[in-house]
Amino acid sequence: MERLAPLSARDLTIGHGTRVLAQQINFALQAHEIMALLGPNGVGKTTLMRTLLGLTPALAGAVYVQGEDLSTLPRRSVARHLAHVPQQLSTAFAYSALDIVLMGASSRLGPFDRPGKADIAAAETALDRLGIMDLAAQPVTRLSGGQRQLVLIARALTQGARCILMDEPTASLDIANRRAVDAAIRSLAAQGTAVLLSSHDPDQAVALADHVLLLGRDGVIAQGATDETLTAAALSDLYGTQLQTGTRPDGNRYFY
Ligand SMILES: Nc1ncnc2c1ncn2[C@@H]1O[C@H](COP(=O)(O)OP(=O)(O)OP(=O)(O)O)[C@@H](O)[C@H]1O
Repeated sequence: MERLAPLSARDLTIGHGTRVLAQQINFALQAHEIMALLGPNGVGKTTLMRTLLGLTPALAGAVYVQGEDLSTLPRRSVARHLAHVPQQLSTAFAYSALDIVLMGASSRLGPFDRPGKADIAAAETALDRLGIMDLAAQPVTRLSGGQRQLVLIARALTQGARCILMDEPTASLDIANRRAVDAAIRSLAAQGTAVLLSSHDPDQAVALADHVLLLGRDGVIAQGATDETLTAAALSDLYGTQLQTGTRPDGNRYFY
């Protein structure tokens, strides 16, 4: 059952070359679930995401995508299952925002196919959902960091993958855009997408995530249901600073 999850890891070791960052990572992310990955700077959150995407080699263990071993899957097939929102959009070319978002549709197209009307409509829907339709024709090289981030999220929405991995998706966004992205994440999960996001904001994890995975300097220090796992004690241990928790008027906990 676990292996048929949109994304799972079994005894995974992550790192670079001979440098191990974390070992024995095990989880299964199911459809409709949101899992937040938290940990101090430099512990390996991005490395874990890249390993789960097959962009950085696993040092040991395995990643399964819908029950299939990631290392045996062709790249195109990975792109049909997993969408990636990296921390930054790196392109030297002045593609329009719509062009970048349309690249999300390319995982469904053959090598010589051009995007059709339905693909353009899907891209426009994604831009609209994130409130950035007015950026469609803008060259991405002229957009702000936050605007580029929204374009990357729209690209991932257009991909229509069953699982989306987002590396600090709201880090550079203002409060209104952050809300728009949080709402898009919730509605993706409600529609069945499995979401893994990394965040430096425990309050965001409380508000969004069903599960959390806490990655510390010596690997995974805790994981499980957010309510039980994301405690002031666990976060104090994780970040090496004393944190406390309170309750917001909406009932959600927050940390300070
Ligand atoms: N391509 C690479 N080759 C070698 N080491 C790398 C490479 N990429 C990252 N590292 C190192 O691996 C460690 C983990 O980096 P990573 O970016 O995964 O951390 P992170 O938890 O995402 O950090 P942050 O919260 O600051 O974004 C760091 O020490 C980093 O310098």
